[in-house]
Amino acid sequence: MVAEQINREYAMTNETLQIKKSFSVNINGLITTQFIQNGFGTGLQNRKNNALDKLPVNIMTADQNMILNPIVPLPTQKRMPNFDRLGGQPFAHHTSNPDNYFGNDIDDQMGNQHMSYVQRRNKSQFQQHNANSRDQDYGSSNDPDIWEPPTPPKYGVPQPRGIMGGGMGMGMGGMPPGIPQSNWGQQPRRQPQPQQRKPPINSVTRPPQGPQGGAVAGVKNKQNLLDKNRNYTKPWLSGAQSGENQKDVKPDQNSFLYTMYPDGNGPDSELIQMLERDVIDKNPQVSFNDIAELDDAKKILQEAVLLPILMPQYFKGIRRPWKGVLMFGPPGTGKTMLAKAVATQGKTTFFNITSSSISSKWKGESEKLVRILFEMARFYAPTTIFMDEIDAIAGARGGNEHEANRRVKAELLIQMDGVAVVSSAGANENQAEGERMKNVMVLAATNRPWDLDEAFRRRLEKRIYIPLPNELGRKQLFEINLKGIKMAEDTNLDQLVKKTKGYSGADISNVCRDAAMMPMRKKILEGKLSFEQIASLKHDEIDIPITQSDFLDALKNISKSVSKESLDDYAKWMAEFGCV
Ligand SMILES: Nc1ncnc2c1ncn2[C@@H]1O[C@H](COP(=O)(O)OP(=O)(O)OP(=O)(O)O)[C@@H](O)[C@H]1O
Repeated sequence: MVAEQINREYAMTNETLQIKKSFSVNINGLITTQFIQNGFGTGLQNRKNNALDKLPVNIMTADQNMILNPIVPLPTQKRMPNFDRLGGQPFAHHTSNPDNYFGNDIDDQMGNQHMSYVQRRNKSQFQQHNANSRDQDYGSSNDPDIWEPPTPPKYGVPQPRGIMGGGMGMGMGGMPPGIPQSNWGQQPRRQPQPQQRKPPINSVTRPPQGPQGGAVAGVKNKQNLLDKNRNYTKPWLSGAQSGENQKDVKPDQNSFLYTMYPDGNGPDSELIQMLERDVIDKNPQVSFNDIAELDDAKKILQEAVLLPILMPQYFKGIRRPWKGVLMFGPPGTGKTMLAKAVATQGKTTFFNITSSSISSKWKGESEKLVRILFEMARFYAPTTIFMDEIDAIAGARGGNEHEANRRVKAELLIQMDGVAVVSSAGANENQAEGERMKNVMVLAATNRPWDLDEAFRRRLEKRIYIPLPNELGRKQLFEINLKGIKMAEDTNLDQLVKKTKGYSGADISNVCRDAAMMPMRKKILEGKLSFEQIASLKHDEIDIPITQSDFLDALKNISKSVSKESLDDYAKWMAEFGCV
């Protein structure tokens, strides 16, 4: 029955092609006739005879194959894009493979010859376009669908500072003490080819690699690398915090990069450098006293995040630390400040992660980046990992989502699970200090909690609402913002507090800033002084006390930024998913 249908379809196709031939001979006649006359058709004819008998339904129209001459057999290997998904052989081609659209080289001794000039040009342009965009996005040797795992150090056993835990991929056991347990030991599915990859902007060009992949560069290169890459002072690397002379301290000795790669150079050094540069803040310097009100949130964070860092022996078993804490609420209410205050008070290293820091130019490497990031967090432990706007990283997973995004999320979920395991594993009195060193806490913030993927919501076990400031909070916000600012006697903060109902902390900061500029603005508006003259005024001349009318003017300029409707949405979400 099926065979009959195939035969019928084949006959019909042949007939159509015969008709087309009468047209196509005029266009392609020269090439095809010559081609067959030269005997090139013979093998192909055999191939037709052999292949078509065995062939599954794989007959394509002339347009799809771009073959206009019916004498020439239909290319058995050319398939419509995604054909393989329908039950053919395993799908091996990326959908952007031009062969799927333009025919592969069927074997290219004939494929291209049967294309018109326009078809050949299109194929070539398409290939070029694909190559260019792939290079732009991933570097010339990277396939976005094939992730490189972190590359193990090539310099023997690193000397980690207090790393005991490992990535989840390896579990907890099996590695000698002192070696970071992680996915780093896994066999890479694809070896990185650093020589072919384009270095990202601002990155350091690697020195020539030795036969084992190790850098040939010596101490001099190491210093150059440092100089080029860290052209600004990092207090936490230079020992400024401990009051040591900056010049006497070699920053490389303490960093994760130089622990993994003693000369600062290795397959993942660019990723690590980027993380050290853009993500780590060892000295956030925000105190809880700088934050107005939010007493409930402060208490919860102290209990959920700070105490497990300070007394890990207590937080074990059923009292294990929370896997993560989510702060949600309107924008500008102090979520980031709270996270920084936690890090400051707990004397932890602060990792500030946004969706852009684990995507953008590192497209194609984000999954590995996440893994390295958590390795670094353990290295610099105790660490607070703060994921700002987590909805952008961990939004609900959908059918249309890119494979790369799904993998990043999966890796994040695995790592978040690992954090809780490492933090709570086997703590006892004697291990207290070691446990403290290992502690990594995950804090997240969002303005759109309803967009969060359920799996992330589950792992962010504490979910705290950070609301707009109430009267007391607004008064404290004015006081904090106006610290050290000269105020006229007529200023009435209570009136301002009433007038700023519905304003966020960030809105109130803006009001104070605007009011503080009013005296200078007035001078400009008076028109008596030019900009140059104003710029040359002494500080005392322009540092005029702010009056109540300055504040009222500022309030006219700055409206509240949060809508009533969104407040209702937060309240609803809190009622449904809140957990304090
Ligand atoms: N409770 C607060 N106490 C003191 N300052 C605050 C407070 N809330 C907001 N601010 C002010 O608003 C600014 C923004 O705060 P922050 O970045 O912490 O808000 P956020 O909630 O993280 O905002 P977003 O959700 O948009 O990231 C701060 O720099 C600070 O000036």
